Amino acid sequence: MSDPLPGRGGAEGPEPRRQGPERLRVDLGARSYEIAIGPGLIARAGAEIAALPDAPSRVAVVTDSHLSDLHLAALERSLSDAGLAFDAFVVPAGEASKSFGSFEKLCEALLGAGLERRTWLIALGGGVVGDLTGFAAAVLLRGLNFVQIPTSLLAQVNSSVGGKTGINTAQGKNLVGAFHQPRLVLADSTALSTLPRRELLAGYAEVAKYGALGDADFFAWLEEHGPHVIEGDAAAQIRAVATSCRAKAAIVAADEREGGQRALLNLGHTFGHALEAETGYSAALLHGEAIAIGMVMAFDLSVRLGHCRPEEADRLRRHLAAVGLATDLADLPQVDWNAERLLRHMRKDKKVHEGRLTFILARGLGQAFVTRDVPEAEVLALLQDVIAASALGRQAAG
Ligand SMILES: NC(=O)c1ccc[n+]([C@@H]2O[C@H](COP(=O)([O-])OP(=O)(O)OC[C@H]3O[C@@H](n4cnc5c(N)ncnc54)[C@H](O)[C@@H]3O)[C@@H](O)[C@H]2O)c1
Ligand SMILES: O=C(O)C(=O)C[C@@H](O)[C@H](O)[C@H](O)COP(=O)(O)O
Ligand SMILES: [Zn+2]
Repeated sequence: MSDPLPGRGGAEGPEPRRQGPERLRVDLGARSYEIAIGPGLIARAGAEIAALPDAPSRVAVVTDSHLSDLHLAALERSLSDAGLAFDAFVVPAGEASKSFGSFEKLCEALLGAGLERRTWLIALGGGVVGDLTGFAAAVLLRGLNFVQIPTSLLAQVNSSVGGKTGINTAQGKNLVGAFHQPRLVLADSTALSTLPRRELLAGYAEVAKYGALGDADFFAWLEEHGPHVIEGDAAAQIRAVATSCRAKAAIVAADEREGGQRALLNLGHTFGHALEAETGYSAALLHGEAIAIGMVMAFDLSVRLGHCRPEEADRLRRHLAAVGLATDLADLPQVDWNAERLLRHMRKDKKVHEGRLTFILARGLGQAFVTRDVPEAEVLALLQDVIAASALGRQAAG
């Protein structure tokens, strides 16, 4: 990842005067691309796409049933204004659309509409639409260009960048997919104004992740300004999105296919994906909500293994709770948690290596590391203790 383009501000120092969107670059050689962050980008998307060197004359927009009522019309207007022909495809909102069934329907619909190799796909939506559309782009006609227009906080700070695409299976989360980079990412900050608060909070968990895994100064900034991000302060949101994207782009540029350090971005995910599997990828537990709890578990495990001071884990838990995120299983609607079952889900994780689980642990806030040196008995003990504590918490609450 290069420095911000000349004249654009970073996360540090005084706020830059904003003349246009903040522009970052993901440096991946011939597959490099730009991330633009700022207001009004959906309304300018047509012009942004048309300005790319090998711009298409036709695009297919994929969105979900919430976004189709909120932001699709503005995108369609901008495509028309830029002279781009388009079709639109709407999938049901929610994690269930990251499934074989939805993927098949989407591919059939796209092919049925006369997709060609020169057609670009556009993902307008959250991480679900982005992951699903990106995967379709990776495999349809053996590979199409696609553009990410992320509309949830989670998608703007994370899923739209880095090229991980895919769907869930009965065996686990994101188990079928491909690395396929977008050609452009347009993160329109005004879109966040229609995002429900619960979704904003879930996305915030992935913002805090960047501080927790590698940037203690950003974490400290979030402790002060996180509430502004949640309350909808546009400047705070843009800064949080830009800092997150810069961190992710740097990691992806160094290790695109997760041979090593990219796994840091999985902080909280070994636990979190197991929690999502156990709740059936349903609205009972959103991805970001699972990751908030998963990060706390990863820090608690780090403390138990002697890597991290308890004060650091407490600080993470306090901050997530302060913005309104659940940090413990006891905070969730009742689920019949079972430690062995959670461990079985974790054994399906893509990071499993020669039968050993991989964890992202931490020496403190901003100091995460990747390790396979974690006895399963310790993980099981942690899960059993967390589940017992959540049962006690529930009893005490009556
Ligand atoms: N590819 C990656 O690197 C990566 C990274 C993180 C997460 N993910 C995946 O992303 C998914 C979660 O993404 P998500 O949290 O965006 O979920 P999502 O796509 O389901 O979006 C959340 C909800 O918010 C709605 N929504 C989105 N933008 C809106 C807006 N501007 N206004 C009103 N409503 C809006 C959606 O319709 C949906 O109901 C998970 O499947 C997760 O595994 C992928
Ligand atoms: O981009 C990455 O790399 C990440 O790990 C980002 C995660 O936040 C994201 O949830 C990702 O989809 C998880 O990937 P997986 O390989 O664990 O399925
Ligand atoms: Zn994630």
